[in-house]
Amino acid sequence: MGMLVDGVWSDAWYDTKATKGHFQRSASQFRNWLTSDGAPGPSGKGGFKAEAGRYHLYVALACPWAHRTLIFRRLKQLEDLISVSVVHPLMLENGWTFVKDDAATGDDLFGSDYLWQVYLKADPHYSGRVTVPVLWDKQNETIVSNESAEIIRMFNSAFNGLTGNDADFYPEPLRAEIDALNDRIYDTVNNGVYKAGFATTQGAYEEAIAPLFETLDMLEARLTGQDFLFGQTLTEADWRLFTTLVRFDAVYVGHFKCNIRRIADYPALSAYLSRLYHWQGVAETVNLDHIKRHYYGSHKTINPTGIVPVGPDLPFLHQRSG
Ligand SMILES: N[C@@H](CCC(=O)N[C@@H](CS)C(=O)NCC(=O)O)C(=O)O
Repeated sequence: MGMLVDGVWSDAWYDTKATKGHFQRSASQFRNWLTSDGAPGPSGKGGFKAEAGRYHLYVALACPWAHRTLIFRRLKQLEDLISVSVVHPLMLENGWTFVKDDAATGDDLFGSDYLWQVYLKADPHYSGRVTVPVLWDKQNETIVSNESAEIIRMFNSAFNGLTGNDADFYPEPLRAEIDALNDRIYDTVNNGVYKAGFATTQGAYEEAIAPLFETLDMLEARLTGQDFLFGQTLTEADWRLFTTLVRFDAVYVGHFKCNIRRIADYPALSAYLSRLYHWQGVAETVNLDHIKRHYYGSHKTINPTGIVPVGPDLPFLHQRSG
């Protein structure tokens, strides 16, 4: 774990001293948008037109944020248009690396050793965290975006003209409600598990746990009697929640101490998780081996031995929910 400071890599764990034990996620810095015609999007510069073969995704199969982008790449049939490199699951003193391993591909574009080298190609003076996912533009040799919430919105529509796939996971009439629900789920669940897991004081940990389980309880009630967060309409809000739920019992319950209840203890959330996991093409984007090895093996301040638990047996792997 480390970060770049003015283009120089330095190995440093998250500094929680200044924030009294609270983990604070820093904002992503590359915020351009890929659009159907190359027009500028809501932020950043224009010039990133959706074209087959032009863009490359760097992901970790362990990472819930990168996982969103892989799901959208699959659901929107972008696999032949956007190539992918997968980092090694262990993120230690060099950050994400391109050591090749089972399902870790190496850097197919540049043969780099470390992900920070890719960041430096885009900005030799970059200062900040070196995170996945990264959407790379092979033509301009730069990073289009390293913000997963925005990459999935680009994938949702920018390539429709090329693929003919017009499935819409961010439908206009629901946008305000999707945004509002996303905000709560992001703060208390997606990022909530990290706030609990990376807290370095009892108080900061407990502050994250209460709202996390309040939201899970709310979601359990909401999903009782309906298939998706917005009734019968499958939206990006479901996929954003899914990538946290699919990791929850395997890593967040134990490693991040989010153990008031497991997802397996919530009947509606369990059925929902199973429904999404068995959605066509989605199970292939889930790699529980990388997920478990990453969390238990990379965070030495939390799990110094790096031992990866063998269990649990996860019901959604076996049960298919209607
Ligand atoms: N806001 C970013 C967050 C991405 C993120 O934090 N990814 C983690 C992996 S799960 C990462 O690469 N962390 C490396 C670090 O913080 O040094 C997004 O959603 O795209």
